[in-house]
Formats: sequence, structure tokens, C-alpha cells
Amino acid sequence: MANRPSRRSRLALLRRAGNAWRRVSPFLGASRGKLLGLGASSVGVGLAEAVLLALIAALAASLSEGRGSVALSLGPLETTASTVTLLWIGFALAVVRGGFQILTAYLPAAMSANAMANLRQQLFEAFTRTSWSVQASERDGHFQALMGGHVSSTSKAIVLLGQAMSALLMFLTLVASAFVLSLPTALVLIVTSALLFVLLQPLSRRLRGHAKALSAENVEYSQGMQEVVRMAEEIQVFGPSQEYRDGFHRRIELVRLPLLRTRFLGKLVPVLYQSVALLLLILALAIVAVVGGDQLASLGAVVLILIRSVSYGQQLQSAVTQMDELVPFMDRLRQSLTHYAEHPKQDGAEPLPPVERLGMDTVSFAYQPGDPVLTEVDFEVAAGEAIGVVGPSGAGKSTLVQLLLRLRDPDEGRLHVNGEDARRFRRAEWNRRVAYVPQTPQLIWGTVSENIRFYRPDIPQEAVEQAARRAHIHDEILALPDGYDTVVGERVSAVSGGQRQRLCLARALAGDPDVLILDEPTSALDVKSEMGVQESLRSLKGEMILFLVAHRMSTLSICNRVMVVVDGRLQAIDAPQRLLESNAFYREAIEITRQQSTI
Ligand SMILES: Nc1ncnc2c1ncn2[C@@H]1O[C@H](COP(=O)(O)OP(=O)(O)OP(=O)(O)O)[C@@H](O)[C@H]1O
Repeated sequence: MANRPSRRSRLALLRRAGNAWRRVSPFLGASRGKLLGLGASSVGVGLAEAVLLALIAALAASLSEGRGSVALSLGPLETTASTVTLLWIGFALAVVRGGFQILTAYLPAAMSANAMANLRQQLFEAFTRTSWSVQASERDGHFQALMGGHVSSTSKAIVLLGQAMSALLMFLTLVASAFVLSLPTALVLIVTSALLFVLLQPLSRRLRGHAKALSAENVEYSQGMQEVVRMAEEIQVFGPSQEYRDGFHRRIELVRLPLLRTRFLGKLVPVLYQSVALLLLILALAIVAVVGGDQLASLGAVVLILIRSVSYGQQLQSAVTQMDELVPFMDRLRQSLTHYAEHPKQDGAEPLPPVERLGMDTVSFAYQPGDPVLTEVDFEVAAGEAIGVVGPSGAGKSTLVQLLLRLRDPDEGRLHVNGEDARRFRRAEWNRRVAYVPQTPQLIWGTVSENIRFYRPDIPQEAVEQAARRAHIHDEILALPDGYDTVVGERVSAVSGGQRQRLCLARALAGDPDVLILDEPTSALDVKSEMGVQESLRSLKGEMILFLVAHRMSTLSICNRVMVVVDGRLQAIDAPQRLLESNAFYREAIEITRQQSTI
């Protein structure tokens, strides 16, 4: 029973090493070859060093005694050579060791840089391939935190893994050399290292706990930071109140404490290791002196090997400790990658024919089980129709749009195109034929042309300009300082709100879609800009299926039919004139609009 804790501790050490390896190895990818190279170079360093140390000890002994030749004892190999020869051999060994050492510095750096680039690509790919429901459920800043801190922590862990492996192999090579030179020395080395790891176990465990808290707080902090940038304009307008400042300061404080604890313990463990190791060494040397007897001849080499081993042991301990700090970051990164991969966008295999008819068959959808947002929605529209979508706030209009865009799939029922289930068709073609202009369109940092083309290099410049003409923005683009080459972006005021809306309309039209969905296309616009967008839509009518989600009833003037969505149910879908008679919500909304326009 008495030796139970220490056995458990030793097992814990093995577990820690295994855990670290299990966590880092999935991120190694193509770097495994480099890891093998690193292992080989480390053994090279260790061997060169062991022989060099024995040589130095022998040379020092012979020089102090003023002899011209040196009796060298390397375990079973006993030889005598001139001092000059041994000096040359020593010189060569030092150069060889230096060469291996350069490799042991280069390989972890290369592994880390590759891992950082690969991980970012992997993460980016996983994020873009995952479903909209997963992307939409993440808080702002989560992905940025993963791409930033978590990826660099993981690549740092790879450097540490390399360093740990190097230190371990050098340590083992020295232990093996010590076995050859002196059995008691080797035993002392093994016992000392085991004791050190056991003694430092509790501290390491605490360090892992603090590091986990730090990772969680870091994600929170990044999310908050993201909000600071995203809401910068509103904050400027509303004024950064004390409450806002206090909230952010609290976030900064929450990171401070686990950071302090993690950093402190991270530094303390190696320092303690050094002190305890030196104490144990003195004890060990005393034991070697007592039991070593005939080994005392090689005492110089033994001392040198002990000191070097302590240093490698310390490097190993320090690398493992630092890896412990990084484990939570790697865990979170792996969990996110798995989560993204487990929820891929569903795709169909068949090519999408031109959309003649589009509709829903008794579609129901819920974000949370048991809390339906759409219930048994049933309709069909034909090519060329313009359909308005109205309903009170929170009725489910935007959700309906997301289903039409195939960003989300119905829980029950089906979305159908030309009578076929939409899920059968390839998503890439759907994305091209079913275009969308969101409520608050976003511009990318790039030229006007790049904003309209939007990463679809197959769209020629003529099509870009044609789309701009159809969106009634071509002339205004030509009036910009560099025309289509003018750089615009989220915070560049080169374009007004109305122009931005029409630029995004041009973006949607550039792919020559069969279906165009506009979410509140004019809600944020002034009257003149609204008229511009209305004009564009009027000219598009009949060319494609148009869905106009609208709060402003004036937007509906071009619609053949209007859908009224109330409490997630499609209350009616009919011609505006008929709805005036048959639908209370529609009649009331029109009446309010009329009253407002006569004010
Ligand atoms: N991502 C989401 N997760 C959970 N619930 C959501 C989500 N998005 C919307 N909802 C809920 O679904 C319901 C319908 O929202 P939706 O945005 O579709 O309505 P809407 O008619 O477009 O509203 P508005 O006119 O105000 O934009 C609301 O109760 C809303 O809170």
C-alpha cells in the first residue's frame, strides 16, 4: 500500500507523455518524417556528446598530470592515444555535434511553421464546409480565437513536442553511455529523474487546471474583442458608457488570474527542478564515491554526464510542463474541427435544371426541438412570378428564406424544385441559380468588380458590368474615382447605403440566377435609394422568380402574389388585391402604410 502513490505518480508521468503525444500527433500531418529526422539527430547529438565528455574528462586528467598520451576508457573500449590526436578527434566530434544540433533547432521550427499553415487551412476548410446551422450558432469571435491563439498554441506545442523528444533521446543516450562507463552512475541518473518527476507531479496537475481555465477565458475574451470592433460605430454613437467599459475590464481581469497562475507555475516547475536536481546530484555523487570504488577513475566523465543529463532532464520537464499549458487549447481546436466535420453541408448529386417551379410541401422547421418556427408551410411559385413575403416580426420570414436558400433543411416536408426534392440537386448549382441579397449586405475589402464577382472567377468583366446595369448602379460606378477598380470595403465610405444595396444586388445578378431572394431590400434606404432599387426590381420582374421579404408595403407593388406568414404558418398566398379583402393582417398593414404616407 505504501508505495502506491509513487507508482501511480510514475504511471501518471507515462500517461502525461502519452496524452501529450495523443493530442499533438493528429496535428503533425506531413511533419512525421521530420520528427523521425529530429529523433535521429538527437541521438547523434547525445552520442557525440557522451564520447566528447569522456574525452574531455580524460584529456583534463592527462593534461593536469603533464602526460603526453591519454589512456581513454570507454566501457569495454580501452585505448591510449596522443593528446594531439585526441584533441583533433574532440574537435571533429564538436563539429559533428554542432551539425546535429543545427538540425535539432531547424526541424521543430519547420514542423511548427508547417503545422501552423496546415492547421489554418484545415480549420478554414472545415468551417467553410460545415453547415450554416453550426456557423450561425457560434458566437462572434469564436472562429477568430481558434484561427489565432489556438492555432499558434498548437504549433507551439509541436515545437515543444520536438524539444521534449530531443531532450528525452539525448537524455537516454547519455544514460546508455553512463551504463557503459559506470553502472552506479546510470542507476543514479534513472532514480534521480524518476524522483524529480514524482515530486513535481502535483504542481504539474495544478498547472493543467489553470491552463484549462485560461483557454476558456481566452475564448470569451476574443469573442468580446470581436464585439468591440463589430459594434464600434454604435458604441461611438451611444458613447462608451462606464457600464460598457466595466464589462470589458471585467473580461480582461478574468484572463489575468489564470494567466498569472499558469505563467507562474510554468516558470516555477523548471526552476524547482533545477534546485532539486542539484541537491539530488550531490547526494548521488556521494553514493558513487562510496559504492563506485574502481569507477572513480572515470569520475570526471561521470560528473560531466550527470550535469548534462540534468540539463536535458530539465529541458524535458520544461517542455512537458509547457505542453500541459497548451493541452486545453489543442483540445478545443480538435473539438471544433470534429464538430465542424460532423455537421457537413448536405449535398445532392444531380445537376440542377432551370428552375421552372419552386415550392414547399408541408414544411415544418424548429431551431429548438418542440418549438416550431415554421409549421406545415405549403406553396408553389412559377418562373417569372414576383412573390412578396410579409408577416409580423418573428413570424418566421427569414427562416423561410434560409430554407429556400438551402442554408437549413426542413425537419418535415420538403423543398421542391420542378416537383423534385431540392436535396437531390448539387448545392454548387443551387448557389448559382438561387441568389440572395441580405437585409444588411456586406462588402468585402476589394474593388467594385471584385465585390460584384464575389470569388467567382468564371464571371467575365462584361457580365459584371451587365449585372451592374441591371441593378441600376453602372453609371454611379463609372462616376467613382477609379470606376470598377475603386476599392470599397466595410469601412470605406466610397459608397452610400443605397449603392451598397444595389452593388449587392449586382453581385446576386452576376451569376444570372433563376431565383432571386431579397430580404427587406429597401428597409434601410432613403426614399431616393428605395426608388432606385424598386426600379431595378421592376425591370427584373418576369425574368426570374423573385421573393421579396418586405416590411414596407410599397416594395410589394411589383408582386404578383403575396405570402402572409403569421406565427410560422402560411396564412395566405394570393394576389395583393384579393388579400386586401381576405386577409386581416395584410389589410391592416396596407392601411397603416396609407396613413403614414398621408402624414
Ligand atoms: N438562429 C436561431 N436560433 C434560434 N431561434 C431563432 C434563430 N433565428 C431565429 N429564431 C427565432 O425564430 C423565430 C422566427 O425568426 P425569423 O427571423 O425567421 O422571423 P422574421 O419573421 O424574419 O422576423 P423579422 O421580421 O423580425 O426579421 C423567432 O422567434 C426567432 O427568435
